[in-house]
Amino acid sequence: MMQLTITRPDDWHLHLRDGEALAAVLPHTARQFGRAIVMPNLKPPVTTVDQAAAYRDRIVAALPAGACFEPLMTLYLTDNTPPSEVAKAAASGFVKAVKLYPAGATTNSDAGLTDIAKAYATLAEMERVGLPLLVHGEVTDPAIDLFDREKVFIDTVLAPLTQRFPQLKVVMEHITTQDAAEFVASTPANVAATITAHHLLYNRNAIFQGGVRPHWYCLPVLKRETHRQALVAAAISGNPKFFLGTDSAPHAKGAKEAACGCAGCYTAYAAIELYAEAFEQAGALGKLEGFASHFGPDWYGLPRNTDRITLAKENWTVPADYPYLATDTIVPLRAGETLSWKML
Ligand SMILES: NC(=O)N[C@@H](CC(=O)O)C(=O)O
Ligand SMILES: [Zn+2]
Ligand SMILES: [Zn+2]
Repeated sequence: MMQLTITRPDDWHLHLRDGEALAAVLPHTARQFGRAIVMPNLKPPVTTVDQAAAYRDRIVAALPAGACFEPLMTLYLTDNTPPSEVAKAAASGFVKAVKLYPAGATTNSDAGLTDIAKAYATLAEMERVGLPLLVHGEVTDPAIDLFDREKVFIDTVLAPLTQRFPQLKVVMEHITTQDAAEFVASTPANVAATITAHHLLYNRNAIFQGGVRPHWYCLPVLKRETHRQALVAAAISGNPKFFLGTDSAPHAKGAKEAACGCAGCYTAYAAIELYAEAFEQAGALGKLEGFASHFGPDWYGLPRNTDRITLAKENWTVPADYPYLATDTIVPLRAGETLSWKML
């Protein structure tokens, strides 16, 4: 049987939620990854170092016995995040970044930034202390076509931001377009990007295959095939500015299969397998380890993991759902379909 052994990967963009949802999804991530950057878009959001410490404690308490997994925490940037909180975050040792959600751009982003200028003093402090800014890169103007919102964000917000704060460490999260891949590639080393497995595997046709497929709906929404190909090219390029971030975003089955379904794909149950499939399809399995296990920690200035994981080329059928809440299950991306890689 064909096998692939790589340094244990990390997930540089993950939603773990809280309470019973956290307990349900955390074992999936903790089995595969050594660390994960945990998104702060809880209700209410994680805006202070004290809240991040408490959330971190709840995550650690929810870990399965014997798990060796380190949650890397983030703060949710609001119009009122003071520069003093940045200094506190940098000193904490466990807060690794600050997350910018444009207000209203995605799930639980109501408390997000209404105007980038409101954060200038805070961003200046982040640039000074070297605390990275993670960005959900979409404008929210309803007049802008949904499929153009990432490009318009780059042109109107991100490019000017990197000019104003040239030393600021920035990760453009879950990039979905050729424009984003080209922009990130054109910037200095302090600007990087994460790419999800689903944006490497699918284009927007997947959302409409034979009918509306809510489990393929996420934000930023899947784009056309040319963009998917550009993302694959970036992921397999060996350029260390591009690294793994699943954006696994759990929502209960009833919240997805609804008249107004939530955005987010649940991929944590087989994250590394989905990436392996994408890299294999591109004829670039040999590039998976750098993307999944080396470039992320290198960029964050953290040590690489020292243990390894092994994947086997082996077909298995994804369950129709997994336990999630007492009242509802969660439907994984690819439910009922066959995956061809399996982590041992
Ligand atoms: N990606 C998504 O579609 N949803 C994420 C939020 C986000 O990462 O934008 C979520 O929290 O559900
Ligand atoms: Zn996002
Ligand atoms: Zn996300």
